[in-house]
Amino acid sequence: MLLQNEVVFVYSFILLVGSKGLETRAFSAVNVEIQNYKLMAPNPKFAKAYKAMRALGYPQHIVKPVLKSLLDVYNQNWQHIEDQNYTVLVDAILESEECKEREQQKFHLVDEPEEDEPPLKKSRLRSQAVQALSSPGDSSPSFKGTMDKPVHHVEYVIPESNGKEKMIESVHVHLFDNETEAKVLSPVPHYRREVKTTTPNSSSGSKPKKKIHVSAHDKTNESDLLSPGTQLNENCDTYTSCSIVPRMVDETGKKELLPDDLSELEVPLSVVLPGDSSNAKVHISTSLEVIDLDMEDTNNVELLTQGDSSNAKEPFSTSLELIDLDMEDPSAFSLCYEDESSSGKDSLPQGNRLEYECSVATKEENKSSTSSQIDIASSSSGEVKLSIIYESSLPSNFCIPSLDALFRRMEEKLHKSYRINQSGFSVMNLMKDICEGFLAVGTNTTLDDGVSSADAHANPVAPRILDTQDVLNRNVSHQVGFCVAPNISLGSVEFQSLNEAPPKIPKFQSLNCFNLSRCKIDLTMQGSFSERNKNSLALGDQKSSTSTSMVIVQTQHFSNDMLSSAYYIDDITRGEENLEISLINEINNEHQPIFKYIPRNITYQSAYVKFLLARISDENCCSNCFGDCLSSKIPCACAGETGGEFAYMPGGIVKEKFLEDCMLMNRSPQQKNLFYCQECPLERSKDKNLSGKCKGHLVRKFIKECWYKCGCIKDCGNRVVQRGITCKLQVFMTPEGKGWGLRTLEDLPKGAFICEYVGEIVTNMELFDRNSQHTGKKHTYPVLLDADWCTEGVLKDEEALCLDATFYGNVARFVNHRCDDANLVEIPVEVETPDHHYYHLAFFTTRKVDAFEELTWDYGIDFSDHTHPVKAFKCGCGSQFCRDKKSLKSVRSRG
Ligand SMILES: C[S@@+](CC[C@H](N)C(=O)[O-])C[C@H]1O[C@@H](n2cnc3c(N)ncnc32)[C@H](O)[C@@H]1O
Repeated sequence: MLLQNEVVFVYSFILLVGSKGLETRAFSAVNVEIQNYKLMAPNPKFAKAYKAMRALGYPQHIVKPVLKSLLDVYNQNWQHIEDQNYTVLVDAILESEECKEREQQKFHLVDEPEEDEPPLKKSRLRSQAVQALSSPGDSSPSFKGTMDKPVHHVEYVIPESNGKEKMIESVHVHLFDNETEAKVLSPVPHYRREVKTTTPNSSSGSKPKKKIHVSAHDKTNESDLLSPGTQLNENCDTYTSCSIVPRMVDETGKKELLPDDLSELEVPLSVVLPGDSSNAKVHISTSLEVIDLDMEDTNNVELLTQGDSSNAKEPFSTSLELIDLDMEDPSAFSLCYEDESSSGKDSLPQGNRLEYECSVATKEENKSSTSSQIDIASSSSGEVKLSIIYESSLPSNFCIPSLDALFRRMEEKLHKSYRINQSGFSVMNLMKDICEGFLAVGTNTTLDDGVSSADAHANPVAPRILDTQDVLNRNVSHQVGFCVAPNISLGSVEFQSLNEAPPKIPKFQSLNCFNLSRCKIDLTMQGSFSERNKNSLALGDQKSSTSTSMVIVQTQHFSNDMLSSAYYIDDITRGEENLEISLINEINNEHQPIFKYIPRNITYQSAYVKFLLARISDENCCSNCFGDCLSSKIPCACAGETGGEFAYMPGGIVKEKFLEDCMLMNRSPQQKNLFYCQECPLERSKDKNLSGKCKGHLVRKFIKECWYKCGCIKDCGNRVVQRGITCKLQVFMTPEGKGWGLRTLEDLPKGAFICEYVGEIVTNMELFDRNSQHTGKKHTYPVLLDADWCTEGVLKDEEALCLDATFYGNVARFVNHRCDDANLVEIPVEVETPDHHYYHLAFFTTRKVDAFEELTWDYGIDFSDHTHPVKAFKCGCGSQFCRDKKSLKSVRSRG
């Protein structure tokens, strides 16, 4: 099992006070915002291309040069490069990698990958080898090393009058080591840096700016200029601290540069403020901090330095730039400080640059021996964030609790253990008090200037946790309270305030799976504060808006090894579906199977599928309807197919009775309602001349949905399948050896629509030919559209259809089989044509399904039928009703 038996809880609480001055002081008295620096906005096409290539295992530094050459070749025309999902780029990378590999093989330095490795893996191996080779003595801090003693290689070079450079020192500096040892090793001051993030002000509406602060701590002076606490947000919680080693380079960006006489400069090195430079030294130990270092998006990055305000007369006007930010390796990057304006003895030589080489440690590496930690941070947007990180063993049966259960438990505990029995006491209020207290202490004020602490709670946010089911149905009108969002993205459950927001599908957190290394609970509180007294921390008057949001993120705990081996793709649909469907493999090296994602069925060649309005009679549509058919008292003609009653309830849930009937018809063999063709197209496809005896086909119940010829609205409740996937799904590698599988990332009620089985519409004959041509090749399990073969006598070949998702398909191609008690059932759905040769095959849940459960359906395989066009696999469904006797035997003999 990949889960490590450990969990870290982060409780964080943000109080937005909406008062800039207050917040600045709350952060740290010595902090001075020195400047905002925005990086040039990179071309988003690059980012997109890097992302696509990263999904294939190619890091940016490999892609970048290839992409640049391609752009040169194509005259900066992206279209050729973007075409067919960057095929040209992939080819070019492969070629370039092969070239490099050939070069390296000359020196016998690379282990040859196995010949039968898949190309992607092969090239990944290659690229790893290339990386390893290209930086044998790399001085950049290693991500893998422990944080106790990361070793940095620092060189000091002096430029000489002849233009050459002279190396004056080459040392290894042990960072984070004890001071004495570091001093012995190098006279160079060393710095500890904390990477911090704050949650951007979400109330502003505009895209929040990403900020980068760097906190430096001069250990030699023992002066701690760090702001109180560290708070990490989900974008960046891998990075908690890093080290920087200063070095100077000349304007060409070449090697380090130090003036001959080191003593002329302050040690640590100094930088100079503009204007009156005589008295304007600020040590490099100036506090810098990194906020919201979003490696995915260097757009809108702001660098802020925070200096000793006693020395700083005014903010730096010199530029700071983030250089060498290697997206693939956030463990090492550089910050460059360029002094443009200064002159004078103590300044950097004109035009020179001071570079900070930074390394970032992961939380993992930097774990202290203590089991919990409290961090407090505030931001320029007026938030106070309180984080309590608690590390403990994770029981194997741990699953994410609901927020109200957590609150109940906490309140019980506080009542029992601390005898807090005050009415009105709640965990929420406690958290709020802590944040207010933090601000109060930080601003040297008390709560007593006209506003009592009781007043502070006069307008409390009263959480009302809605039933998950309510939200699932998405039909409840939300007034006030929390919404327990059913949409879980990569392990997160989001609780959102719906105080003011209209009920809508809440925004998912876009967490990168690889950052999900801890269990985190964020309590975010926002409030407008009374302007009566800037120092007052009470919640504002009645008019002020308050909103509360909570986020629970359950994350799997990956070790570094696992992180590097996990394979993850954001969206296998490439934007074809309403929402992204990710794919993750934490089990083996298998990459995403090659197929083309299509959201709707498509005819391969001979299948007769014609949608003709003329074929839709009045009984087959509801042209006189308007509005939502489900809300009409008398069911319309479209309910005729289902006995004059709609199969759906509002919210797209299939009615219990209808669902149970469908399940029963599919399930137990005794109750199976089979019909037999006069001349079975399936048997005929096996042998065109000798038509074998029909083995029977299931009689199924159809759902008929309203469609274009109907008069109802697009949002009519009798249009479900045609609207596509609406629940959060993920393709994952199953640990039981069934290959890829599909799971839900959110709790689902019984009868919910999941997806339809989409593939190429092929005739039985075409399918048979395909299978015989591609023997031994891995095929997805095709489905027969045979639900109505009984009604029309002898079917022509082009009318006897199946869906094959092997080459073109949707997410349903990943749904594995489970004998009898699967949690999905397939129901034929008529949308475009009353002609049942062709219909949609839609999957609905047979019961309530929990988040992260694998979704399965019963393929209806007869494991003893060896003549079936698709060879049955050895079933590993694990069901107690498993019909595969061979598989059962092997399980028993193993047992
Ligand atoms: C429709 S695909 C499902 C996705 C597939 N697991 C994959 O990796 O692409 C059907 C194939 O999955 C595998 N499979 C599905 N259910 C299985 C089960 N219960 N036991 C073993 N293999 C299964 C079989 O190889 C089958 O041919």
